Amino acid sequence: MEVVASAPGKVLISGGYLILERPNAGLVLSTNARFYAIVKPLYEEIKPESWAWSWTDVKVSSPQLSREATYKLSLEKSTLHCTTSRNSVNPFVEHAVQYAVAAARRNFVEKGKKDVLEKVLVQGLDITILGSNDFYSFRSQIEAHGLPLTRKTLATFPSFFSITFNTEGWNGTVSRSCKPEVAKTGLGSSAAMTTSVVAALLHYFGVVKLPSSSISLTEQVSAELNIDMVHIIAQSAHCLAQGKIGSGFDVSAAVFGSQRYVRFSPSVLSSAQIGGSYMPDVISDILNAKWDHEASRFSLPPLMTLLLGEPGSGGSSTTSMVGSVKQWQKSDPKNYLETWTRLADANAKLEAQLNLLNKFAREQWAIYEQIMGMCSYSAHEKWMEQVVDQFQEEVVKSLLGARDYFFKIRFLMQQMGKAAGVPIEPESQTQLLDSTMNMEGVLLAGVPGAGGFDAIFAIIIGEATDAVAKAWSSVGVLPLLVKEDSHGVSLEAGDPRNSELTSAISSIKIN
Ligand SMILES: Nc1ncnc2c1ncn2[C@@H]1O[C@H](COP(=O)(O)OP(=O)(O)O)[C@@H](O)[C@H]1O
Ligand SMILES: C[C@@](O)(CCOP(=O)(O)OP(=O)(O)O)CC(=O)O
Repeated sequence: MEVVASAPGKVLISGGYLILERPNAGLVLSTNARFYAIVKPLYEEIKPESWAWSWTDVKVSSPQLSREATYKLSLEKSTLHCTTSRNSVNPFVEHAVQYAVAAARRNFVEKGKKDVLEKVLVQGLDITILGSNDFYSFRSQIEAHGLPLTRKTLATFPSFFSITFNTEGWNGTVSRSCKPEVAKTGLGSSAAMTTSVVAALLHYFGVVKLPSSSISLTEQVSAELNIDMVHIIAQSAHCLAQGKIGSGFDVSAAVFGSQRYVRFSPSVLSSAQIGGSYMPDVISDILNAKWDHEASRFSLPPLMTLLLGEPGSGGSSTTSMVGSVKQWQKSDPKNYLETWTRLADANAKLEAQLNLLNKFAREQWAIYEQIMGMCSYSAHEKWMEQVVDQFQEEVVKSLLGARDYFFKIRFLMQQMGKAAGVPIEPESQTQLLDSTMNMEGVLLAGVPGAGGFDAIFAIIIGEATDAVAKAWSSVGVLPLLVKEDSHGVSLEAGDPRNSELTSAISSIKIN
C-alpha cells in the first residue's frame, strides 16, 4: 500500500542568528510550499527465498531532477549501499532512509516483533520525492523568455516542473563546477525533503500515525505527541547529511508548522557525530537523548498575509554568513553582547505585539476585522485616524508597536552585518524595504532568515497584497506565489501529481 507524506517549507521572520543560541527564540512561518514523499513496496509479492535475505532493495526517484538511485539496505544494520552511480545520490534522502529504518527496527525489536518489520522491508522500498515549484527559482527562465516578473507568469509553470541548475548567465553554458547547484528560493528544501521522507517511512512501517492534511486543530494537538519521533529522526538525519548542526528551525517548521522555536542543545547529537558507529546504537542514543527544543504555537494574526519576493538571482551562503557573524562574536565580544541583548529584546517585543493582535482577534472579531479592513487601505501614518473606539485604538497601537520593534530589529541586524562584514540586510535592499513598509496596508517588510540577497518578505494587512506584488514587479523583484500555511507534516490522500494534472495541462511549456 502506498503512503504519501508531505512537509512544508519555512520563512524565519525574526530571530536569525540569535536562534542559534538557546534560549533565544525565533518566529518561523511554515508555507504552502511542500515536499512530498511517496513510499510503496518495490515488489508486490514476498519472494519465497526472502526469509534468508540480509539485504533488501531501495529505489529513490527524483523525477524533477531526472534522477534515480538504487541501493541495497542491510536489514540488520539499516545501512544503505548504493548500486548506481554516486552522481544520482542525495545525502539527505540516504540519511533519512537509514535513520527511519533504524528507528523503526528499534521500535519493532522492543515489541518483540522484528519479523513483522522485516516482512515489510523484504518487499523493497520504492521512494519518490517531489518538491513544489515554490522551492525553486525560475527567475532566469522568466527573464530569458522576456516574460513579466509576476506571480501570473509563475503560475503558468506546470506543477513539479523540472528543476534548473544555477548556470553562468542564461546562454546555455552550464556552470563549470562539477556539481551544479539547484537554483532555490530559500524555503528550506532539504529540511522539508528529509522530513517528508522520514514521515512517510515511519508511517508506512506503522511506527507513527501522521495527522491527515484535513484534520482539525484539536485533533492535530493530540497527533503531535505522536510525531515527536518524526522530528527527532528528521532533525538528526538532516544535521548529519548537512555536516553541520544549525538551529534546526527549518526541520521543526517542516514537522510542526508555524511556531515559536527555541533550539535543541547540540549535545543530543554527540553520539551520531562519531563516524563509523553502529547505526542501531546511534539511533538508541538519539532517541534516548534529552531533546530540549521548544516548538510552541505561533501564527500570523488573522487577516495578515505573507508575501515573498526574489530580488535577484544568485543568493547568499548561509554557512559563510553564520561563520562571519561567529568570527565577529569572538573578535568583539563587548559590542556583540550589546547588540545581541538589544536584538533579543526587540524580537521578544515584536512577538508580544503579534500575540496581542491574535488575542484582540479572538476577543472581538467583528471590531478587529473592521479596523484591519480600514488599515489595509491606508498607509501606517493614517491608521490611527481610522479608529472609532478604544478597542480599535489598542489594535492600531499594537500594529504600530510591531512596526517600531521591527525597525529596531532591522537596524540592529544591519549593524551586526556591517560589524561582521556580511550584507545581512544589503544596502541595495534597504530602500526597497523602507518604501514597501510605507505602502498602504503593509505592516512589515524585511529579509528572512540569515538575510543576504536570497529573498525579501512582507507582512500585509487585508487586500493590499496585489498592490505590493505589482510594486515589486515594477522594480525587478519577482513576487512569489507562496503563502503562509501553518500545517506541519501531513498524510496526503494520494500522489500530488494526480490532483495537479488539470493545471499542468493548461500551462505553457518552457524549455
Ligand atoms: N526535488 C528534489 N529531489 C531531490 N533532491 C532535491 C530536490 N530538491 C532539492 N534537492 C536537493 O536538496 C538539496 C538542497 O539542500 P540545501 O542546499 O540545504 O538547500 P536548502 O537551503 O533549501 O535547504 C540539494 O542537494 C538538492 O540536490
Ligand atoms: C542564520 C540562521 O539563524 C538562520 C538561517 O535562516 P535561512 O532561512 O536563511 O536558512 P537557510 O535555508 O539555511 O539558508 C541559521 C540557523 O538558524 O541555522
